[in-house]
Amino acid sequence: MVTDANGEPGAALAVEAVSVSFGGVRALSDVSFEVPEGQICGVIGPNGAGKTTLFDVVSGLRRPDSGSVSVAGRDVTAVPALRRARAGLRRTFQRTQVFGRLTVADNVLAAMEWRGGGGGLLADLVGWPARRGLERERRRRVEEVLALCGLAELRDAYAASLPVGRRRLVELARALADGPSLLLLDEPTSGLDADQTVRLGEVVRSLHTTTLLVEHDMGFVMDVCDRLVVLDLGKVIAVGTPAEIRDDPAVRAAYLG
Ligand SMILES: Nc1ncnc2c1ncn2[C@@H]1O[C@H](COP(=O)(O)OP(=O)(O)OP(=O)(O)O)[C@@H](O)[C@H]1O
Repeated sequence: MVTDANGEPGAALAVEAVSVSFGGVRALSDVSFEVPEGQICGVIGPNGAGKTTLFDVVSGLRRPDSGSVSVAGRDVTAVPALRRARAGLRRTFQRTQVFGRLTVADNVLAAMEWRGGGGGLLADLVGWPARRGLERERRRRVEEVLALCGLAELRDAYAASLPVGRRRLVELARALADGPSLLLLDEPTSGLDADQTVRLGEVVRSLHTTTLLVEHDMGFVMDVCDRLVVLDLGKVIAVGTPAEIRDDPAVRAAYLG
């Protein structure tokens, strides 16, 4: 649990005064917001508002020109993407990235970091009890994640044989395998039909994991998110609950032009 100086739940993610320019284009301008632990925060805005750039900054794919990103109170601005992943940050992509030739269960297993059990190759060969215990624990976690994502019955299906909605759930299951502290979902409903979108929303809500998501589907965003950050031309023009954002005149103006 992340706590602040008063022992209250603190921000699992804090973005502070982040700016990014591409030549003359200010993609992000002094962007600040926080996501409290366990909340789902949606980033919305018209095309070109800076959503992807913000996602890249939070996941560590892009260093901001100025400003900072903190995860669980730790400044990670200079920490590269791979090490942020080790610190518990997981990202899914607009185009699903699963291993088509692996089963659903093996996709999740492959996403788990192998922490070893000591003993190297010899231990692998003779199957030391500690090593077998770790393996059992990993298999148990795979089944837990599959159940969470409604994929238990598809555990032995090859990922390539699944429709896009299921593949997206497999990608989510992969992101959850190691119990992430912060989940980043990039357009999670892209390619899904209405039923699949509802199902995905239910799964995301049931996780109780701090989540930042970029999404164009307003119905999904309004149903699933606890709070929203609205970007327009690289600036935060509103932050609030879905109900507050729906009634915000600046947001209406940005969307309606
Ligand atoms: N690599 C780049 N080089 C130059 N300009 C860029 C680059 N990436 C983004 N931009 C510009 O920065 C601004 C923000 O782009 P970004 O892709 O972050 O917006 P977005 O909100 O994700 O848009 P969309 O909803 O269309 O995906 C845009 O004006 C875009 O043209």
